Amino acid sequence: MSVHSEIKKITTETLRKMKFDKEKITMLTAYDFTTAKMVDAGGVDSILIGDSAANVMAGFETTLPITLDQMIYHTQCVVRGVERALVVADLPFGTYQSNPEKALESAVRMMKEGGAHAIKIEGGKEIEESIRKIVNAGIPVCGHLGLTPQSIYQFGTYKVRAKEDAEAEKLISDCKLLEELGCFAVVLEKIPASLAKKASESISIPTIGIGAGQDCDGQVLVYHDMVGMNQGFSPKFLRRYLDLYSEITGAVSQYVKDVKSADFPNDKESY
Ligand SMILES: Nc1nc(=O)c2c([nH]1)NC[C@@H]1CN(c3ccc(C(=O)N[C@@H](CCC(=O)O)C(=O)O)cc3)CN21
Ligand SMILES: CC(C)C(=O)C(=O)O
Ligand SMILES: [Mg+2]
Repeated sequence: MSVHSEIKKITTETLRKMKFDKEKITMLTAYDFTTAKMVDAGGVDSILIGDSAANVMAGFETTLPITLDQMIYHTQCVVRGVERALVVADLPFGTYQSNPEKALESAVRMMKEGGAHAIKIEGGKEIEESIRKIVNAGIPVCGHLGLTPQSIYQFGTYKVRAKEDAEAEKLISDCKLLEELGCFAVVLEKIPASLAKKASESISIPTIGIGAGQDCDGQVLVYHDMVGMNQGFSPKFLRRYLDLYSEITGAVSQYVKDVKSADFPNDKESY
């Protein structure tokens, strides 16, 4: 990329300024080169290589099985397709919890081998030392609070989190802690809109919501969900912008018909 490039790249500072200027931040996931190119061309501010790749790429029930090597591979593919957006990669389950040295090692691998611009990890107080170590190494960290899917076996359900006072208070204090630790943003997943509003007003780093109402500083969705490729998944927070499942299965069945009937290829499509 030349220094004279026309494209203005988004940085963590850009996101901070957007919150200050009350300009909403947009984030979508991508896991591959071709999708990342389209999502970047569509103008999102940030692209997340989510560990939701475990679900939508690999077909697992939860995000737990995906490995750091697999997340690094997805990140490498995405980075090659992105010119403008800030590229954030999830550290997967088991690569940062409990051991700050291991957390730093995982984050360094994601930056160095994956080519991410920043990493995201789930949790607050419990992973304080891991966050401190990663931030101190010069790596931008995005927090993730509320419904943290890597803890699904502790939660037992994907229902809204922090409806009760104790969990709501912990979420606000975790938000403040993440800001103090130097995180550049925090994802808030499936919590009451009123709590997300309070959290967003309590900190100066941007909040990026999914199922957390309109008062977050930004929004994130899983690409496959918002383009309607993930047919069975219809949580209340999801808005579908396309029905690609029908479009693609329709195109495939038309192709099957055309080949079976010897309509494809025709003379113009032959040499
Ligand atoms: N494709 C996909 N989209 C996502 O948004 C996503 C992932 N995968 N994987 C990681 C996490 C998990 N998330 C989830 C997972 C399940 C629900 C869900 O099923 N919610 C339902 C029912 C919850 C219940 O009552 O048990 C809902 O109606 O909101 C929501 C978010 C968000 N993330
Ligand atoms: C849903 C978003 C925030 C995420 O963490 C993921 O896609 O893995
Ligand atoms: Mg994730």
